[in-house]
Amino acid sequence: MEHFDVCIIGSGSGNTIIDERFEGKRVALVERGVFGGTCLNVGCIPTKMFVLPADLARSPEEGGRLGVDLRFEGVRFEEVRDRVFGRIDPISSGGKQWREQQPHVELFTGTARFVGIDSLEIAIQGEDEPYRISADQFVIAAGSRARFQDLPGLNDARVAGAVHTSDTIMRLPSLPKSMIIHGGGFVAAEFAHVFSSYGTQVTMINRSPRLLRKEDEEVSALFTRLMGERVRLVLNQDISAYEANDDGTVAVIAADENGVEYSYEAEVVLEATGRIPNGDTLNLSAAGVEMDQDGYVVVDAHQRTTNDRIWALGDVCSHAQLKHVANAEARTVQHNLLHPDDLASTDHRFIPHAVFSDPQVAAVGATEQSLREQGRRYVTKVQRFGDVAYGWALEDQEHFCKVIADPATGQLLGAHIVGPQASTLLQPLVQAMSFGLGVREMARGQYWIHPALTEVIENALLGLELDA
Ligand SMILES: Cc1cc2nc3c(=O)[nH]c(=O)nc-3n(C[C@H](O)[C@H](O)[C@H](O)COP(=O)(O)OP(=O)(O)OC[C@H]3O[C@@H](n4cnc5c(N)ncnc54)[C@H](O)[C@@H]3O)c2cc1C
Ligand SMILES: NC(=O)c1ccc[n+]([C@@H]2O[C@H](COP(=O)([O-])OP(=O)(O)OC[C@H]3O[C@@H](n4cnc5c(N)ncnc54)[C@H](O)[C@@H]3O)[C@@H](O)[C@H]2O)c1
Repeated sequence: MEHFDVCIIGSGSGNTIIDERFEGKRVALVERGVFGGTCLNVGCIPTKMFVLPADLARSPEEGGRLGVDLRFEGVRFEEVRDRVFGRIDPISSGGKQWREQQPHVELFTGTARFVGIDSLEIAIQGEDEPYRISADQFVIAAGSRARFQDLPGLNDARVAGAVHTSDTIMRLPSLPKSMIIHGGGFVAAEFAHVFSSYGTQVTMINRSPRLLRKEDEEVSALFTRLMGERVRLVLNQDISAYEANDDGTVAVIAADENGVEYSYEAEVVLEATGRIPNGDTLNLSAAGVEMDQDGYVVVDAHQRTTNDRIWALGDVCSHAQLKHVANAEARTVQHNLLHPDDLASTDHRFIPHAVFSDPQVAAVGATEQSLREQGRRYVTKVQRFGDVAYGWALEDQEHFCKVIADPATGQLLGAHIVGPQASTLLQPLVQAMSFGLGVREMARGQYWIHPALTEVIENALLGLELDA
């Protein structure tokens, strides 16, 4: 059995661990799919490259409000798709070639599973017999996969090519005339924006009454209303069966809370009901690695699993399922592999997220509803974009920033933004929370460029009514 110093399962964030400091070690990297993982190949990067053309496609609507006449003449979908993947695919294959030529790294293209506390079996593509390796230390960076519900007809419709996940929807041969999106979370919100802007008739079917329901309730309510003006929004219904039609389209049956059934048809369905961490595919019990009740690998603050020679990072262990979290955890694991006597921890206190839809949504920290549930005292200020100078230029009617603070300490507890540039506007608030900057000091201890949209943040902070 070949022995390594370190074995990393998964070439997404796991691949970032191997830098020049590992040149004196023998490193095995195992990847069963496309090199580079979710973010590069089917996640953050291509989706945002699809979102920007969608934002542009909506500019005639914006322009019209501001007195500029623009005409939308269509999106050249095949050209967008080929441009995006023409850029990304070579980065993936180049990254793979780079690793393959490194003398201290052995890249295995196959599927790993544990067979002991320090050994793996790798089913290598194209080979009959699995390969076995052992290592002093392992890193589980195996990510997550899109969920498929176990529903009648789903498999047949999937085989017929009518049901997709985020893995395949961006590589469709042409722009579909119609699409059903199942779910109301991040993936659903972003692709509803993309495809409806490109010209596809989108129907969103969501079992709960609001889209982005984990967001602050006012943000979620506004987002749901605005998205409902752009797509056919079916709320409080869930899909119970699929049927592939002879003409290649698909029919879905959805039922409401009273069991009344409705039927919807489209050229394609996008399943967007969450992602399952991949720990369940790794035979972790053989290695003494535990998972929690939701299927995430259990780790301590140092990213160490219940086997102290095995580390984990990213979607396989992190409920946040975000790339910046996976990257931070990869840095922790990297440090801990190199400095076993001086272990680092990952700071999970203030994890921001953004949904790149239209409107954009971005948030960090507590929601009002979570603070109410905790019975915690807080003050809040909702600052409308339309009430600052740049918001006048935008003729903004709807969007806002909500900040939530502890009235006694003046520390921010949460921030929620829905509107243009939300993902960028949020960052100073993340910084304030991370470094313990009080809202008064933050608002008045620096200049805010006038009349930039950041004045939304300044005014939100100034509007908080603190105890003293
Ligand atoms: C459509 C979409 C858009 C997203 N957009 C954003 C965004 O804008 N911002 C953001 O922060 N996050 C976004 N995310 C989430 C982000 O992509 C993930 O959180 C991140 O990529 C997880 O990284 P990871 O290293 O944990 O896993 P991955 O990058 O998924 O890497 C895991 C790798 O392990 C491999 N693997 C799994 N099992 C095995 C095995 N048994 N043997 C060998 N190899 C195996 C997989 O093939 C995969 O390549 C998005 C996700 C999706 C799906
Ligand atoms: N901009 C970003 O950062 C970004 C973008 C896309 C994806 N992601 C990551 O990928 C993850 C997966 O995205 P997602 O949108 O698939 O998941 P999600 O958890 O955001 O949303 C899942 C949706 O499916 C619904 N749902 C769950 N189970 C269901 C069931 N059994 N039947 C019907 N509906 C059900 C939920 O109510 C929710 O509306 C996200 O958690 C996020 O961390 C991030």
